[in-house]
Amino acid sequence: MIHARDVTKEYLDGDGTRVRVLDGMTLDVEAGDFVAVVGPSGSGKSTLLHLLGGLDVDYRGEVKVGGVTLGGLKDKDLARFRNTHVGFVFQSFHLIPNLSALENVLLPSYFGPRTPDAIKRAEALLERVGLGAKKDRAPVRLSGGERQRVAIARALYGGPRLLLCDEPTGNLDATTGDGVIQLFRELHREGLTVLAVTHEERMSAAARRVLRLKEGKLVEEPAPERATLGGAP
Ligand SMILES: Nc1ncnc2c1ncn2[C@@H]1O[C@H](COP(=O)(O)OP(=O)(O)OP(=O)(O)O)[C@@H](O)[C@H]1O
Repeated sequence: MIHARDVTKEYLDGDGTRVRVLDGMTLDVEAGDFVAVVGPSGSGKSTLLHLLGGLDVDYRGEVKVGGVTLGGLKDKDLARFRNTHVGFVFQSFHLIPNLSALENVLLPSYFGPRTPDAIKRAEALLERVGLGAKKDRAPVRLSGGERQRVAIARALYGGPRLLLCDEPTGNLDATTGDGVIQLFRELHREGLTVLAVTHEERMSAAARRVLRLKEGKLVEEPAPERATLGGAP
């Protein structure tokens, strides 16, 4: 599903110095896997997600996601890739406040082909995440966990096989966060590939693999240590 080879990403900081965030990084993720990426603040986790999601193609090396090589794609092709191959889930949900849950899930249809059964599809996704009865509510009338479920339903709208998540439980209390983690586990069991950047041990304990971003490279965390956290399926 994901094959990244020898990826190097640098930013220019304010005084024109190059800061290398990813340094010859390699990553292979099988289709249907559930992977957590951990690492201290500033280690490059969001940068990595942007590269994998085709939001940033300014790097050296090769990134291939779902069979698509992202480097060198034109903006239009990158947009098509994002609409069809990946769903994004963010810490702060990124819902539009004055739209209902249903309208938020339907948002991607405004940027792509809108099929006649778009509403039915959005309703089914809201049912899937346990919010069928609350589809007409505005985000302000939903709890944090419910907002994140709406965001997950929206991320699934285009039928992606890969979910890229940036601290998806970072704004949720432990109980609500556990419910969202459970939803990710179910989606993974249903065949979706999930890659989540996280600071939360509960989230990484739920993943099948944990990779640590260290000095610009990804290092596999040994499984036995994680087994003691009690979660990996
Ligand atoms: N657009 C940019 N221009 C310059 N430097 C940047 C830019 N974006 C990120 N950086 C720098 O790159 C490094 C990695 O940032 P990134 O956001 O990927 O880290 P992170 O691991 O996701 O951090 P956090 O856990 O705090 O979200 C940081 O030092 C950051 O300051």
